Amino acid sequence: MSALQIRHLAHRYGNTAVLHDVDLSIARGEVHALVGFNGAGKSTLMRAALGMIRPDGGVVRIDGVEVAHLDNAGWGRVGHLIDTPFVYPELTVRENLWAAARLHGVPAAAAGARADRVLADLELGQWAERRASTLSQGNRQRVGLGSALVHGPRLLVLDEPTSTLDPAGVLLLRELLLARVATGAAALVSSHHLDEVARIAARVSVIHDGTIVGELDPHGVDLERAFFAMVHAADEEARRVETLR
Ligand SMILES: Nc1ncnc2c1ncn2[C@@H]1O[C@H](COP(=O)(O)OP(=O)(O)OP(=O)(O)O)[C@@H](O)[C@H]1O
Repeated sequence: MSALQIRHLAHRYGNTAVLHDVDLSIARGEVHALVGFNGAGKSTLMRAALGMIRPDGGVVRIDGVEVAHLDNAGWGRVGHLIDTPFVYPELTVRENLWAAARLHGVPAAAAGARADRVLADLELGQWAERRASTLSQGNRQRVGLGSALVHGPRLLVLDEPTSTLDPAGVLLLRELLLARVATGAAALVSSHHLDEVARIAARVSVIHDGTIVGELDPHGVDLERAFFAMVHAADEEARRVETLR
């Protein structure tokens, strides 16, 4: 059974269709990357996968359970970061991580140790007692990632997690993700950085105009060229179908 299974997902914003018949399976023990241009539909797909928006069609299952029916324990096994990292501005970094652990069901007796572990893992120690509102953007992103990881989730959904990280942060996140999936967790990660994706992902799905148009080989020689060839072929096919109408 997949950690995350998406079948025939469709969504419109008003009159604009942004996801068309999307199928995606995220297996345990691997990072699955989602790449595509700005506006391709990555965040919308992830929001629908996490039940943040109700799609117009299709079904999403986490550990075999439809998201609408997932209970607190089920959500406690999920960690996510979508768009701006969620932090409580008035709380310190350590308090934010502690709160995230508690909100994901970690018992009070264990939450402090979990927060400390994440402070070390993401090299946030020197900022531990700083209010989150005073952090730089990249460190806020680290706190958001820490909040997604602190409870030891079995499924991670991360939307452009490296967008504001410095190279040291990118490296730390890569190591953390690979360590997590080595324990059998699953991760869906969107990115614009094909070279970064190639280092962590076992599978790379390409989304274009709201459709999954294919998979790239992360070990392939020229990922960028393969990416552009794939989206170009999808555009050509769309034009061909349009002229037949
Ligand atoms: N709340 C909304 N209302 C209307 N349209 C929206 C809304 N959110 C997203 N869209 C549109 O849906 C399409 C897909 O957006 P989405 O944010 O999913 O793309 P993305 O692949 O995540 O892009 P990016 O790489 O820029 O983050 C875009 O055309 C976007 O303008």
